[in-house]
This record gives sequence, C-alpha cells and structure tokens, in this order.
Amino acid sequence: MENSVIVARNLSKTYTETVLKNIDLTIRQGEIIGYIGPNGAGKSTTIKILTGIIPDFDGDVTVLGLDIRKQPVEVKKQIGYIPENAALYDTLTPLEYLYFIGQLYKMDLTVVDKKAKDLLELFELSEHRDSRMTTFSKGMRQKVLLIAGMIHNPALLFLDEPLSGLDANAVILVKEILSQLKHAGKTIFYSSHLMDVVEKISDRIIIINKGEMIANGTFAELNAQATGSLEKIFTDLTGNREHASAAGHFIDVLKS
Ligand SMILES: Nc1ncnc2c1ncn2[C@@H]1O[C@H](COP(=O)(O)OP(=O)(O)OP(=O)(O)O)[C@@H](O)[C@H]1O
Repeated sequence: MENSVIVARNLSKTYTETVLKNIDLTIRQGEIIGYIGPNGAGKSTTIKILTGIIPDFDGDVTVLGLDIRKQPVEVKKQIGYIPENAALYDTLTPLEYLYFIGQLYKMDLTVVDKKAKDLLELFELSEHRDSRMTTFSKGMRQKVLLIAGMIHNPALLFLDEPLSGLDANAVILVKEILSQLKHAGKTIFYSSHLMDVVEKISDRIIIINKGEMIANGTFAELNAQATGSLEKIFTDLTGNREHASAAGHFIDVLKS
C-alpha cells in the first residue's frame, strides 16, 4: 500500500517455543495503533522485531519502506523506541544522557543541548537536569526515556507501556503530545495494558493472544466482535472472564 509505514507478512518468531504466529500487519502513515494482549502474548517481541532489535524471525517485515533484516541501521535512524523497563545509564545526568543519545543520532550538539533543556523543562525536570539519575524516581526516569526516544523527531514511534510511573499531569501531557504528533503525520505504535488510554488514543486496535492476532480494527469494529468497554472486549476475546472467582480463590489460598 502506498503510504504503509509498517508491513509485516507471515511474521513468526520461535525462541524454544513459537511465540508469534503468522502475524500480518499493515500500518499506514499517521495512524496510532494500540497493540494489546495478555502478559506473554508477544507484544514486546513484535516491537523488538519491528525495530530491528531481534533480527532472527520468519516472514517479511518492511519498515518505512526498508527491509528490516537488510537495513536495520537505516530504520533505527528514523524511528523512536521507548521500551518497557529500559536500562538507563543512571550514573549520568539527564543532560549527559540526552547528549549521548543525540550523538548516537548524529545530531548537532548545540541543537541537542537546546532541545534537551527545553524538553526537560516541559516535563518539569529542569531543576534535576544536572543530577545523577541514580536517585531518580520511576516516573522521572520514564520522562527522560520519553524525551530520549523522541529528541530526534522520528517519523515512527514505538512505545511500550510509556506511561509507566508517570503522574496524572505527565500522563495528560504525553497523551496530548501523541495526539499532536499524529496530526503532524507521525505514526505511533502503542503497546499498553491501560485499556482506557488505548481505547481513547488509538485509531485502530490490534489484539494478540498467545502469539496470534485475534482482532484488528477500530474500537467501533471491535465492538461488533464483542461489546462494551475495551477492557470488556479484551477480556471477552482473550477468554479471561472469571475475575471475581479467581480473586476469591486467591484470597482463599492466602488464608489457607
Ligand atoms: N529472549 C527470550 N527467550 C525465550 N523466550 C522469550 C524471550 N523473550 C520473550 N520470550 C517469551 O516469548 C513470549 C512473549 O513474550 P513478550 O515479552 O513478547 O510478551 P508481552 O506480550 O510483551 O508480555 P507482557 O505484557 O508481559 O510484557 C513469552 O512467553 C516469553 O516468555
């Protein structure tokens, strides 16, 4: 398709077990894709393949018109990735870390310096910009990671649980940033367990379960497969409905 930013055909991945099975994806420029699934479904594995971190997989993947197997570095230059549980070099200060990231992207240091300071200020981290990140809270680290993933203004952004640890103000700011990036023509691949956020921000929602794609459509289209909130649709489609009795059982076991 003309404006496809991500195309995956028959994407499968086997570690010792097969964890992704024949995934077909076509993602167009300017879409926000909500990529959801139960723990262990294969979401992070998909993102690591699409970002060129895992080179060893079956099927074909094209990102920004480039074959991810053949040109992973070219792809990496043009994408942003905010990983789940990222290791951050926390003996550095936020400014030092962002200079380092800017150098990886071969950005001009004066540009990085200005952007880093402005972005840290927007996330209310200015007064900490020269402090080592060893003392930072989870949310403060997450803010630095968000800036690091976007500082080079990528055309395509992958976010894996990006709101982790953020306070309510920062959550609203990030959601607004994503919405405005979309309107500026950027494409966003968003994986999260926060169903209410995914429901609100996504143009299209893809659900994977045990490595297989079980739904792919707008929220309205998913409502035709199962009705209710996205949380209800998710639990209906991933077959996990007995929460009250499971919670009761959990407490019974604690008491035993
Ligand atoms: N390096 C690895 N070696 C072997 N198995 C792995 C490896 N990485 C992931 N897996 C397995 O692949 C499956 C999918 O894992 P993945 O991290 O992609 O799931 P996920 O959907 O992101 O889960 P979560 O919501 O818990 O983050 C899991 O069964 C996991 O144990």
